Amino acid sequence: MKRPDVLLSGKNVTKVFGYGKNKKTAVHDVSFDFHEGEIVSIVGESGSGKTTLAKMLLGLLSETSGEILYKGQPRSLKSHADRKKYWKDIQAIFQDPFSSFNVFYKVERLLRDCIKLQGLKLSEEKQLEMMKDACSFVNLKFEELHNKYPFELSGGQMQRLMIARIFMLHPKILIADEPTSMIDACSRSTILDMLLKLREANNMTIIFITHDVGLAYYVSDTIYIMEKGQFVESGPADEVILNPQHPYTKQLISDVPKIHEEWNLAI
Ligand SMILES: Nc1ncnc2c1ncn2[C@@H]1O[C@H](COP(=O)(O)OP(=O)(O)OP(=O)(O)O)[C@@H](O)[C@H]1O
Repeated sequence: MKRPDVLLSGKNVTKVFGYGKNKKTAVHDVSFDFHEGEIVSIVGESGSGKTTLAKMLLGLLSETSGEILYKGQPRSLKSHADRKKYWKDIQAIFQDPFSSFNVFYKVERLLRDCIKLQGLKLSEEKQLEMMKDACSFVNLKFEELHNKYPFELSGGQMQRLMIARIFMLHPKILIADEPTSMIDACSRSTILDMLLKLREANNMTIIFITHDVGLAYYVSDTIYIMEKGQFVESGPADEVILNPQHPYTKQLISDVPKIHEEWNLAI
């Protein structure tokens, strides 16, 4: 079977912060190919450069050197209109859902904005239908939540609301940066399963950023292991986890003794 097309790729991407003795190379000469409909995990310890790379992918930070290509072309992100166009195709969810929401808006407004953002002119009836569909996709009830503010929701409900928004916006690429680190194990498995469902529903490319190699193995097709700003190993999840080559990958895996057993994330 033909491998899906490469959607997002990087060639020798480097990010350096600061100057002189404050100089810090957060991402050092990384290259990658992320394919359409693929779930890719970027795994590494705190400070390894994962979030810096995610911000470059999103166009929130510029590369110091190297190049990121979208659909095989260099990205043009100079004007506001360019960035708006790019952000239609690439969206992110972060570990702290509060950072993604305007806390002064009620749930209904947060969802309605997704329709507006796409420039869709729909009847009130159709808009309600879309918002209800998005909520039921993540097992939330629109009728119960539409009049609430984000702070009135539980952490798990907020994460699900973020995924409902992604369902409505249906970007081509979703970057999920530690989206389950602030919720309990039971909600974690639900969120991960919803990410898998999103991929099924929209053939989305999902870039899952985590320090947890076990979670990465559970969700991904492909894994990139990141140490001190560099990719030290990458490949199909089974190959990387079942036959690791690099000492750092071996160390990460040895910290998860039950990785080879069947996963029950709700325990
Ligand atoms: N704006 C910045 N200015 C200077 N240094 C930075 C900046 N942002 C990140 N760094 C440094 O770059 C390195 C990589 O940070 P980054 O946040 O990308 O790592 P991470 O793998 O995402 O870590 P975590 O899992 O803790 O979020 C760290 O040493 C960090 O201190």
